[in-house]
Amino acid sequence: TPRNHPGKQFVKIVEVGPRDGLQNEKEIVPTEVKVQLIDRLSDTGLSVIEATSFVSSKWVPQMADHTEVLQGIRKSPNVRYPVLTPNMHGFQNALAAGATEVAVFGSASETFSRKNINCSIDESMLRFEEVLNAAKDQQIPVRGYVSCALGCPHEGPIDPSKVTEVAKRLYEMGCYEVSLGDTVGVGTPGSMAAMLRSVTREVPCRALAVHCHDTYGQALANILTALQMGVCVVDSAVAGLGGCPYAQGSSGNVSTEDVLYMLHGMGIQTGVDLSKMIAVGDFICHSLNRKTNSRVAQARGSQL
Ligand SMILES: CC(C)(COP(=O)([O-])OP(=O)([O-])OC[C@H]1O[C@@H](n2cnc3c(N)ncnc32)[C@H](O)[C@@H]1OP(=O)([O-])[O-])[C@@H](O)C(=O)NCCC(=O)NCCSC(=O)C[C@@](C)(O)CC(=O)[O-]
Repeated sequence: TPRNHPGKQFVKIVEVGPRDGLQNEKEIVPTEVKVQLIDRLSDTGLSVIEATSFVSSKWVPQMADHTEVLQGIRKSPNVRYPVLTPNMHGFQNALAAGATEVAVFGSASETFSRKNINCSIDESMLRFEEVLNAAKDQQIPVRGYVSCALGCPHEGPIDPSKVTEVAKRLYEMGCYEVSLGDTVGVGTPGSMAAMLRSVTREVPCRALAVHCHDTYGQALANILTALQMGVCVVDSAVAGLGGCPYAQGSSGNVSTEDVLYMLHGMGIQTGVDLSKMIAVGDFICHSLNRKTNSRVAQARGSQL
């Protein structure tokens, strides 16, 4: 955060590629590839890498190897490795696997909440409260997500007041940071600004992150808008991997390479090495036999 870097503008990148990026891959990605991806990401200067999720393997088969992944990675002392936990069942499994940080994920859309975690928003808050209480006892930091912050694949536009209500509940429950997710990537700088104006009336800006998908090509513009409004934590995925299994049509997360290029070009520090990140993107794209979604990686590749 800026407090740790006096006099310099600093943005924290939360790398979500190994979780949000891979969870939607149709072919099961070998555990060894996931472990290598995280280990390589650990050498780029990142301070947070979301490693996996402790969800039901019936719902998200790609994350069934969560324990093996978390136990297989080389844990760098400079990196935190949060994992998703939708309920106490997931939290206990995560703890047993050695997790030291978790994230709960709620939604600003009632329909999406039911389709994603099989319960209403109110029910989800009760489950999260249990997780947060247990986490507090164990001194485990908890991050919170609000999905559908700029629109829902089922309900369309979402009122900023609903996003604010859910974000506030998560923050007051004890989430140290609340990540506002444009799950389907439909937002624009206009809707991002309107949503943030509302949320920041209730939750301090320093406790907010933005989590943009790039379906409509608006992600960088939306992130820039959030930065200009004081947000200093950005979620992104190497090579722009991703898409939510319960949000049809949603494309990948904004690519970490493109976010780094923009931030560094603005003189903002991230602590992350862009060239190393591009190399990690090459590794995972080669392993998955797919083209990168990062425009920066494409441009750099074409110069070779
Ligand atoms: C939440 C549940 C588990 C509820 O699923 P459910 O079926 O309602 O759960 P249940 O409590 O009724 O239990 C049914 C069975 O699941 C088991 N179970 C219960 N909990 C767990 C658990 N944690 N891990 C493993 N197993 C679990 C439980 O033990 C039981 O097993 P059985 O007795 O039938 O053998 C399910 O809906 C689920 O796993 N959903 C996951 C959805 C998901 O991972 N979505 C993607 C992540 S969210 C996202 O991508 C958005 C985000 C965060 O990136 C932000 C953005 O982009 O905007």
